Amino acid sequence: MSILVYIRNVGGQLKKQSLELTAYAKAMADTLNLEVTGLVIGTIADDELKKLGNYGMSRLLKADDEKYNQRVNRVYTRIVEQAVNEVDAKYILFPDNAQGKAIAPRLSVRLKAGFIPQVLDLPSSYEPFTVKKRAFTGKAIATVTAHTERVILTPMLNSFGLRENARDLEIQSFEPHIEEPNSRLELVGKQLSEEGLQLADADIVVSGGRGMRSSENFALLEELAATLGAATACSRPVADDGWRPADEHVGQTGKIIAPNIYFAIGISGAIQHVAGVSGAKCIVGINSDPEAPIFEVADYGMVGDAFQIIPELNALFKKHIHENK
Ligand SMILES: Cc1cc2nc3c(=O)[nH]c(=O)nc-3n(C[C@H](O)[C@H](O)[C@H](O)COP(=O)(O)OP(=O)(O)OC[C@H]3O[C@@H](n4cnc5c(N)ncnc54)[C@H](O)[C@@H]3O)c2cc1C
Repeated sequence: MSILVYIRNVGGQLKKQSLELTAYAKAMADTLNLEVTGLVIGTIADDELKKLGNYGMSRLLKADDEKYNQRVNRVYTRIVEQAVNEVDAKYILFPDNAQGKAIAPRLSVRLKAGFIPQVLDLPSSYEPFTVKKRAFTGKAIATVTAHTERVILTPMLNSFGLRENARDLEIQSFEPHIEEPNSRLELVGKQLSEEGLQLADADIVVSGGRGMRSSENFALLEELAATLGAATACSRPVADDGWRPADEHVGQTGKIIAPNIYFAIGISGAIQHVAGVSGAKCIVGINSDPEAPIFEVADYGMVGDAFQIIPELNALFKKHIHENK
C-alpha cells in the first residue's frame, strides 16, 4: 500500500507545488508507515525529478512517452488509475489547480473513492479519514470525513509549506495501456500569456491595503517590487474596489502564499488577511497606526506614513543591490 502523488509536468519543469505535495504526502506516510510514490506524465529529465527525493519521495513512476506531452484529461485519468492499481495506492494526492480539478473528480468516479478538494491541513484522523477543507470560497472551514476505501485529496498550495526530508528516489519507467485515441481534439495553436512572476511562487511579495488610498498609488509598490524582484499582492477590499486585479488578493477568501518575505503596507492585519500569509517566513508590517493588528504577527514593523517610507526603502534597497553587484 502507498500514497500516490500526481506530479505536474510543466514543460519539463517541476513547480514548487509538486515539492510541497510530496512533503505533505511524506508527513502522512510517516504517520501511517507507508511509502510515497509519485507519477509524472510526459517528457521530463531525471535530474529535474530527483528534486522530489529531497521532500521524501522514494519511488517515481514516469510515463514519458512523448505522445502524452499534450494533456488529455480523459487519458491522464486512465494513466493515474493504472498507477493507483500498480502501487496499491490508498491515498491519491493532486495539486489544487486546473489539472487536479479536471482529473481528480474523474478518477474519484472510476475508483469510487472519496474526493476532498481544497484541503487546508494534514488529516486530524485516519480512522475515519478526517481533514479540514476550505468551503464557500474561503468564508468557512469545513471538517469532513471520508468513508471510502480510497481517498483523493487536493491540498491547497502553500497551506503546508516546503519541508525537506531527503530520501533516495528510484525513478521507474511506467507504460500504461491506453487503447483509445489520445485525443478527440487537436491542438492547433497555443499562445502563452506574458505573465511575470507568479504570486504563489514568489520568494518576496510586496502587498498593499486600503492605506494606499488609490489605485494610482500602487505604482510605488510596483517600483519597490521591481527593485526586489518581488510579486505584488493586496488585501481583499483593494481587489473588491478594483484598485488591483482580483487574483492578487490574499487571505482566507483569496490566495494562500508562503514567501520568504511579505511586506504588508497600509494593511491593518485583519485575521482573514493574515490567514493567507501566515506561512511567510518573515512579515514586515508598515502602518501609520502603532496599534494595527499587523504588528502582532510582523517580524519587523515600521510605524509611519507609507508614502514617505516606501520611496526611502526603495532607494536604500537599490543602493544596497548596486553596491553588492
Ligand atoms: C468572511 C470574510 C472573508 C474575508 N477574507 C479576506 C481575505 O481573504 N483577505 C483580506 O485581505 N481581507 C478579507 N476580509 C476582509 C478583512 O476582514 C478586512 O476588512 C480587510 O483585510 C482590511 O483590508 P485593509 O487592511 O487593506 O484595510 P483597512 O482595514 O481599512 O486597513 C488599512 C490600514 O492602512 C493603514 N494606513 C492608512 N494610511 C496609511 C499610510 N499613509 N501609511 C501606512 N499605513 C496607513 C491604517 O492604519 C490601517 O491599518 C474578509 C472578511 C470577511 C468577513
